[in-house]
Amino acid sequence: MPTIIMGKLASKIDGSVRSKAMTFLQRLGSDDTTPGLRVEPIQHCADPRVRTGRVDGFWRAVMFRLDGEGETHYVIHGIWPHDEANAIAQRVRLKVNPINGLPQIQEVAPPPVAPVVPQPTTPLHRESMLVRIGHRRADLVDTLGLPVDIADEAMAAADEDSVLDIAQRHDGWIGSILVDLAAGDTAEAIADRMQLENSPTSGDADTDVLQSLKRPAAALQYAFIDDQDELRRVIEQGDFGAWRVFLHPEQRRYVDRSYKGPFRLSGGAGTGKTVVLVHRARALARRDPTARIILTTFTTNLAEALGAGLTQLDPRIPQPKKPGDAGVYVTGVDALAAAVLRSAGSGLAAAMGDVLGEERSAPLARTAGTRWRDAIDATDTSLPHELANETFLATEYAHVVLPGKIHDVAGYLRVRRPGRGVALDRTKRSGVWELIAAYRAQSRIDGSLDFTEAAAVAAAHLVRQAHRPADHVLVDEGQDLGPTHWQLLRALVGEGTDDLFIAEDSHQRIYGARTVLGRYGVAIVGRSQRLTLNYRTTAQNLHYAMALLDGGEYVDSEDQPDATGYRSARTGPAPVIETVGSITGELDAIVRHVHAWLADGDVPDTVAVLVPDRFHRDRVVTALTEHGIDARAVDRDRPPGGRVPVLTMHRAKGTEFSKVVLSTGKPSPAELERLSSLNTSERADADLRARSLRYVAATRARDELVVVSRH
Ligand SMILES: Nc1ncnc2c1ncn2[C@@H]1O[C@H](COP(=O)(O)OP(=O)(O)OP(=O)(O)O)[C@@H](O)[C@H]1O
Repeated sequence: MPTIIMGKLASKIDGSVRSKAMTFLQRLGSDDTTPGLRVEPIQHCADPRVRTGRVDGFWRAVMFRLDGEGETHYVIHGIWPHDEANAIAQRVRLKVNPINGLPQIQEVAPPPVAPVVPQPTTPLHRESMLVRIGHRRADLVDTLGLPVDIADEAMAAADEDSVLDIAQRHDGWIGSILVDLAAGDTAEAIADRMQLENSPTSGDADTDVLQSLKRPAAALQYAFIDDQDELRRVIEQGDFGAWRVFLHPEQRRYVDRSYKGPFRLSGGAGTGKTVVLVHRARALARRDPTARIILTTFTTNLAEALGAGLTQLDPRIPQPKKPGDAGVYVTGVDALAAAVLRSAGSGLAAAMGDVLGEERSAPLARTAGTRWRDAIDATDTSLPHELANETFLATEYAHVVLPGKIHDVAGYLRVRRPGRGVALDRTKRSGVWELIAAYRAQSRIDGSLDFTEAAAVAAAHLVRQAHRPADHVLVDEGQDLGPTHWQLLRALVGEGTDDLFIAEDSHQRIYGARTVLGRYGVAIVGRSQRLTLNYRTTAQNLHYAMALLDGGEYVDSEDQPDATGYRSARTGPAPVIETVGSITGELDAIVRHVHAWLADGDVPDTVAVLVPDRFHRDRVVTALTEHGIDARAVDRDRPPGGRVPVLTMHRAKGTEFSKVVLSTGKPSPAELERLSSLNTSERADADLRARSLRYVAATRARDELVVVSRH
């Protein structure tokens, strides 16, 4: 049976021909001699391997037939109307690039139907962007293997945007190399990242081409299709499903490689961290179908999206409903703690004793969110306001008391408090403990555990067991997890190969305080890498979003300053920034932009409005509805189909839309009061989180971003 190798261009089939293309390719994959497929060579063609096939009376597929490794392969180049297909088939040639060993399609004559290529207006001299940063034409041609015409065009481009424009016209490794060049990388760094082969000895025989199609960088453009289901998914998803099929060699490396202990993958928003995690979960499950894999993240919403992504990628991978079963258990980290507590039944007394020094009667119930406030109100404390507040106490409890398993004031007086920013003398420590004791006393009454306690107790329970319920744990949004979450994750899986794989972006920390993993038993040392290519956001939107982070000091979970530099493969219009004087002005601007996009034909659910809080959200929904726009507030549920979603910036984490209006609003008086009560280091951290929140929100827009802010 022939093997189908799908080219990225071919996966972008016109919607009207998808189902026929599917039938054609299915039949081709079963038997290429089936009458009616009319798989035929073409006369006077540049490549004797080229074939056309009949999709229907109008459409033809253009393919290359390769015979090697004991079977026939068809590389699907694309599907075009009959005459166009014949013309393309005559002039294309599939060869191995002699410099980098990658597959390359050459055209022997200029394509009559290709997009118009703007001729470089800048002659090759000092004004060329690539010349300015020290590149020579020889680097592009002889080191990286770029075709001469493309290298010349790139060398003549005046600035980064012009190089990116050229990159956008080329799928696969050529586009990827151009993006890296535009970002200022050296040819050597690019060759290394793309895993280019320096001294390929291969020729252009069928087996050589097949080998080249299997090289890591070829996966940017070509996918070997395993079976009919895979074929259907590639065709149905078209370009939107590209992430599932065409991985960057850098991404592929993190999917397949084994690590001798916890591994951390960082990268800015949209660099494909989640994509890597989902692929890696599948790869681990395929490697060992009995493996118990946990894929987790901060919230239930994000976990649902991960589960849906895994189903989309491969519906055959089992997704069990509880930890400990074979397959990939996908869940939010607090739900994971609850699942561990549930599985323990009545056997939690010892674990609660370890963590709290006491038992709770209802460990599956969660403590009310107002309890710190109640404990402060009920205690006649002499502590200054900057210590006797919910933010300080909850953080102190989650970062010092619980992970340290402190049971009493004597323990608290002795404990080290690394990274807490505020020094506490003996009197202050006693005062803080008094409030913690009041908090615990109130929880004793209803018997509940709060979320951080639940994770700590679940971890302590697992540590007491002889067996670990997981073989691999994969974590997304690692920057938002707290110390007891890490204790739990560490306790779920024994130390060893591929135990923990963590994706994180310190610039997107929007929930708790910063956590240094090494303090909670997760030793990354030396196993940490960064993704640098943004797939989601245009370069223009990315510049805007990154500028929001300027001046903030971001430190990653290994306590190292985090880099911000990364690049985008796409270009688009500059973000529109509008400043208004009132909430009415804000609502008007939002309605105007959304209205204009919809009038232009944008699909409602690809256009979103992001706002600071629920109050704003509901006002925006009302304003849009009053103007005849079908909008819907998104809370715990998924963004609705067919309506404009309105989300808080927090809820927008992990989502993406084509066009976004971001309304930054103004902090409420209550929020301003809360911030003013914080100590200096906590206020600085709150400022970092506020910037991060805007960064998260601004990076949700794939194509266009409008920012509406208040004076
Ligand atoms: N190899 C790829 N080919 C095409 N698209 C890709 C590829 N990798 C990622 N993408 C797309 O880029 C976008 C961002 O990917 P993803 O959500 O994995 O990034 P992320 O780093 O987790 O982002 P964030 O931190 O903002 O949540 C998605 O639309 C994804 O489909």
